[in-house]
Amino acid sequence: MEPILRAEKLTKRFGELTANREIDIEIHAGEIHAIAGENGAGKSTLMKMLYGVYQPTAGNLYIDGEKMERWNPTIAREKGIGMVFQDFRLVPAFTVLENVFLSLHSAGWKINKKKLRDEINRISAEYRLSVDPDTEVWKLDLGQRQHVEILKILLDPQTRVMIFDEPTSVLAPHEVQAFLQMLSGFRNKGYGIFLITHKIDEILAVADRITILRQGEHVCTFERRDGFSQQQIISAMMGNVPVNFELERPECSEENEAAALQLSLSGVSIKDDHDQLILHDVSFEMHKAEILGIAGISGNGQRELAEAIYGARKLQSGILSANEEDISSTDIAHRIRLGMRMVTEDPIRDNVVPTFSILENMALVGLDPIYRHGDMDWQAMRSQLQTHSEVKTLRVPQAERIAGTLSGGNLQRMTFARAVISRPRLLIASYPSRGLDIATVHAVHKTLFRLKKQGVGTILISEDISELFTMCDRILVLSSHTAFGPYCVDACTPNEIGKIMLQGENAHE
Ligand SMILES: Nc1ncnc2c1ncn2[C@@H]1O[C@H](COP(=O)(O)OP(=O)(O)OP(=O)(O)O)[C@@H](O)[C@H]1O
Repeated sequence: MEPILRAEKLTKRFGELTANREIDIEIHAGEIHAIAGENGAGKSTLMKMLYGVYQPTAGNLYIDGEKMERWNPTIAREKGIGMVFQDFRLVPAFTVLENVFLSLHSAGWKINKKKLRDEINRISAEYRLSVDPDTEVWKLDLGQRQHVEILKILLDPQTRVMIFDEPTSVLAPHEVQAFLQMLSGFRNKGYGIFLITHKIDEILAVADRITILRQGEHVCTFERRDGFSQQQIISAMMGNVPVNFELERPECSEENEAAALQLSLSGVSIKDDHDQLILHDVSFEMHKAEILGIAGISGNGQRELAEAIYGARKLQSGILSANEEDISSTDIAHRIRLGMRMVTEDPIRDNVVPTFSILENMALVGLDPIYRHGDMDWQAMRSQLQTHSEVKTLRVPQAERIAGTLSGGNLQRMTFARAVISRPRLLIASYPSRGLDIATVHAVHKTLFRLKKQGVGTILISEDISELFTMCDRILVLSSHTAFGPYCVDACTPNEIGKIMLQGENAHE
C-alpha cells in the first residue's frame, strides 16, 4: 500500500548543528506511528519538516507517491497533513467557534458560522471533545485548548494525517487514557497519526510502529506485528548504555537539617491573574529538608501558590513565614536572599532570555560573577560552569548554544540545572520533569534526593501521582480552591490522592 506521506533522506541543519540527518520515514492511512528519542534527538524538527514549517536542507517528500517540489504548511494542509503543536496556535480572546472559523477560513474553506457551530457540536460528541463553541479560549484549561486544536484539524475535510508533538504533556493523568482512546478512534477511521512522546507506556498502548531517533539520526523502526518491549525502546533511545533507574530515598543528617529553611503558611488566600480568588485559607507547615508534593489537576492554583511563596505574587491574606520570620510582605529579592529558588512552568515566559546563550543565562542567576579588568570574564565563567556536576548529569547542551533555539527538553535541563547550581535552600519546582526523556527524569529525581540529603527542601509540583509517591515525604492536594493535607505518603495511597484531586473534600465522604 502506498503511504500517504513518505520522506526520503530528510536532512535539516541549523548552522553547524545537524538536527536531522538523512531520515527516511512514512505514514500510512489507519496507523499510529510513534516517534521517540532523547531530548534534542530531532523529533520536533522532523515533524516540523513534514508539516512544512521548516524547509529541509536536503531530501525529498512524497504525497501519494508524487514528489513535492514545493512544501509549506498551506500546501501540507491542502494535501491533508495537520499538526497540533506543543505550544497551541489559538487566539485567546476569540471563542472556540471563532478560532476554528479563522483556521478553516485561512485554509480556504468557506463555511457559515451557524453550520460550523453544528459541525463543532457533532464532532465534539463523536469524539467526546469537551468544548463549548461559544466559550472564549482564555477560559479553557490546557486539555480543552488541545481539543480546539484537534477540532481545527478534524473539521478540515482534507485531513488525512495528524501530527501530535508531545500531546499528553499538557494533560492531567486522568485525561491521558481518554486521549489515547481518541487517537485509536482516529486510526480506526483511517487517519494516519504521528505521535511524539517520551512516555513508553503510551507507545506500548497505542503505537503500530515506532521510530527511534538519536542525535538527529534514525536508529531503528519497530513494528507492532514483530513485537517490541520497553527495554528495546530504551536501549535504542540511549544507545545500549547500561541504565539503572533505581532510587533510594535519603535521610538528611541532623546537622544539615538544623541549617535548613523551614516554611509555613497560615490562612493564606491568593488571587489568580483575573483577580479571582483561586486559593482560600491555605495552611500547612513544611518540615525542614522535606520534599513536599503539591498534587492537583493543573489550573487549581499551583502556579499562583508557587509564585506567592517565591514572592512573585502577593498574598490577599494570611501569613507566610520562613524559619519563624514573617516574610508575607517581602519581595522576591528577599526570598532569593533567604535561599528560595524556582523552576517555573514556562521558563521562556518567566525567567530565561531566549536570545542569550546558556552561559549568559546561567550568569544572570546561578553562577558567581567573575570579572577581569572590569568586564565579565567569560572564559572563567565557562570553566566555573563545567565544575558543576549537574551540567554533566543533566546533560545540559554546550554553553554557547542560544537558549531560544534549544529543544523543549534541553531548555528544561538548563533551567533545572541553573536552579540547582544557584545554591538553593528551598527549591520550588513546577513540573520539573515535564518534557524530559526517561534518563533525564531519573537524573532530576536523583538530584532532588541529593539536595534533600544536604538539607534542601523542595516543593514539588506535579500531576504525576507516581512521581509524587516516589519522591515526596508528604503530599498536599489542591482542589476546589483549597488545600487538603499534607498527607504522609506512607499513610495514604495513590488512589486516595487521585480521588481528592478530582473531588476535593467530597472524596472523604
Ligand atoms: N530553530 C532552531 N535553531 C537552531 N537550532 C535548533 C532550532 N530548532 C531546533 N534546533 C536544535 O535541533 C536539535 C533538535 O531539536 P528538536 O526540538 O527537534 O529535538 P526533540 O527531539 O524534539 O527534543 P525534545 O524532546 O527536548 O523536545 C536540538 O539540538 C535543538 O537545539
